[in-house]
Amino acid sequence: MKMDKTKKVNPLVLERFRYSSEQLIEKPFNWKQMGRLIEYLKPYSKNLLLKSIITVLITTIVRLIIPIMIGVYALEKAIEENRDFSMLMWLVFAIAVLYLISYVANIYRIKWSNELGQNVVYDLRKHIFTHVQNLSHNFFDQRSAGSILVRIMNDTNSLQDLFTNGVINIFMDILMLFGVIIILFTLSPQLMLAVLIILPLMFLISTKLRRNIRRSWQFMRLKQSKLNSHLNESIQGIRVTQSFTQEKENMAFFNGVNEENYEAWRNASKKSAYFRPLIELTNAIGSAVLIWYGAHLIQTDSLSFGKFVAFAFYLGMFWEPISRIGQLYNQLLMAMSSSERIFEYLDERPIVDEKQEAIELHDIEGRIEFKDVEFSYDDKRQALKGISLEMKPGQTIALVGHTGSGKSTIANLISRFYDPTAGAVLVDGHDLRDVSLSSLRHQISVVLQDTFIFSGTIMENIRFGRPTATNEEVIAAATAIGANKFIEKLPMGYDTEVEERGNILSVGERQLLSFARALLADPRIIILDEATASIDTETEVQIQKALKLLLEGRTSIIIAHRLSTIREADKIFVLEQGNIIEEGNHDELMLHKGEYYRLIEAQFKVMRAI
Ligand SMILES: Nc1ncnc2c1ncn2[C@@H]1O[C@H](COP(=O)(O)OP(=O)(O)OP(=O)(O)O)[C@@H](O)[C@H]1O
Repeated sequence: MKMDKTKKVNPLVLERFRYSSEQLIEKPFNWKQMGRLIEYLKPYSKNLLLKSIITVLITTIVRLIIPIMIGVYALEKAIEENRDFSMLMWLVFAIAVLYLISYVANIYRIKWSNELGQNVVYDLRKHIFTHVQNLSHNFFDQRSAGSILVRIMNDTNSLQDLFTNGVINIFMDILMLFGVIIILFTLSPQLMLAVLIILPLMFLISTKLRRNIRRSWQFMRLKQSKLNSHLNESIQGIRVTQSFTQEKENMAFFNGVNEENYEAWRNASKKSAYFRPLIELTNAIGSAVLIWYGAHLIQTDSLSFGKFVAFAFYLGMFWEPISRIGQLYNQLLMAMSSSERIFEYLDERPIVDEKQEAIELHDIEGRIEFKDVEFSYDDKRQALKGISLEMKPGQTIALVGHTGSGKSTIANLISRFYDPTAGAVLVDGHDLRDVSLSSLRHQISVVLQDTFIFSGTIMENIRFGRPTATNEEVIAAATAIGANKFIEKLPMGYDTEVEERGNILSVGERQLLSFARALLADPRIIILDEATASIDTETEVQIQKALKLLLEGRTSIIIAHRLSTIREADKIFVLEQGNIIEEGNHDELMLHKGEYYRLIEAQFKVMRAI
């Protein structure tokens, strides 16, 4: 197959894409971590785990007994020594029954151990998701959604094999290995020592070569995740790619990543191809030693033929657990890195913590105060530098200022997504650090510029504001806001399915939807990041009307971009580099002819120019 080479891609193009694919590396064995993982087995210790271990014991014991019955009893005692055919028939019958028992036990072993693995991974995934969902905003500021996704899905998946096969098989293998060694030495110590010659070779293959192969597959998976990330980003950003006519560059990069993936796959499969033949070769050497030396021992009457047959059976059973224990060891090292990453998330604590006896806020008035509030996201740059302000119940407050001046930060502190580094934020006189988070957030609705639309129907998306609302209440809220007009025109009305990013809805429609959502929640405080995108005049009028209704009687904090909204605000705070530099209503501030005056003048100039 002829393929484009990565070299052809312009290096600048390659630089454009950086994917932080997490390395699937191995970590040294760690008992503490293993202990934490084993905790997840505890709920199943009396049921699935116990049942799996019992089936493992049954299959192992049966497998250990059968060769003795064939070699020592059937061949040696019944045929060679006594020529007793009725004894032989009984033995054949007993062996058949034992095989049947082992067959049934094996079916249940596979069924129960699979169920065990699935259950443990289900619990683990649920645990991480619940935990991550309650973490504070700073956690999400520092990580991409993709990397969080990888931990919840891939890292838990990579533990699944350990819990499904590893844990159960280790019982079987250790038991089998000890049983087989004892039996082999009892049957013929000389023959046992002779065949042990191939043990080092076997060991080498099952650890070193296997590890090498597995690393190649890991590398391939890493390339595959890079390919996935690129595909994902390409599709998400397709509009930007097309509008900047970057399809060719994008394609070139894709070819590069695709080829890397192909090469990694070729390398891994080439190495894998050596594995089985090598194992077979080692087995063949073992068999040659067994037959050559075994025959010698039989000739010299040091070993009976029956025992020789039993020995051959057991020898087959000797390599199997050794090879599997080597594999499990590798699997454990892999699990160490996955579990380390999982536990790193699970050990993360929310920085905004709730006090044990947190006050429940009910029916608040909606008075908000900032007392000498300082705040920094990263302990390096101050986002707010000693802010003091008061918002009275029912007032509409506009926050204006240049980009990066701290407007969204003020909004974030009111919802207590972060705690101030100094000073205090109070709602109805309560320091937010003393109140329960859920009772506070029940009183607040945040309407963001870019409304997030969840996959589901329009009805479900509005109901997100208050999950207990009836269909009638949802429709009433949408009607009050004026969103019903566009909803009713949709093919299935309120039952129309919308996708994650709400692509079938226009910017204005999405805003109306988010207003309806907020109205349904009926909060005392509204935080609104006004959309900057310009929309047609008719929708604009509609939105202004909806906004008036939404803000009425509530304390409203608007990160305002539209002159009309700013004008109607009861109070305006002008921010600059984390400080409030002016406050008052529109007329007062215009008279003052300060920064606010200049901001408004600048906006007028832009509007006139348009
Ligand atoms: N999550 C974050 N981590 C680190 N720094 C942040 C974070 N969010 C904002 N900042 C920084 O804090 C400062 C204030 O940002 P903020 O988002 O409050 O500004 P803003 O006035 O709302 O700006 P805009 O109008 O552009 O939204 C800026 O310097 C910004 O770079």
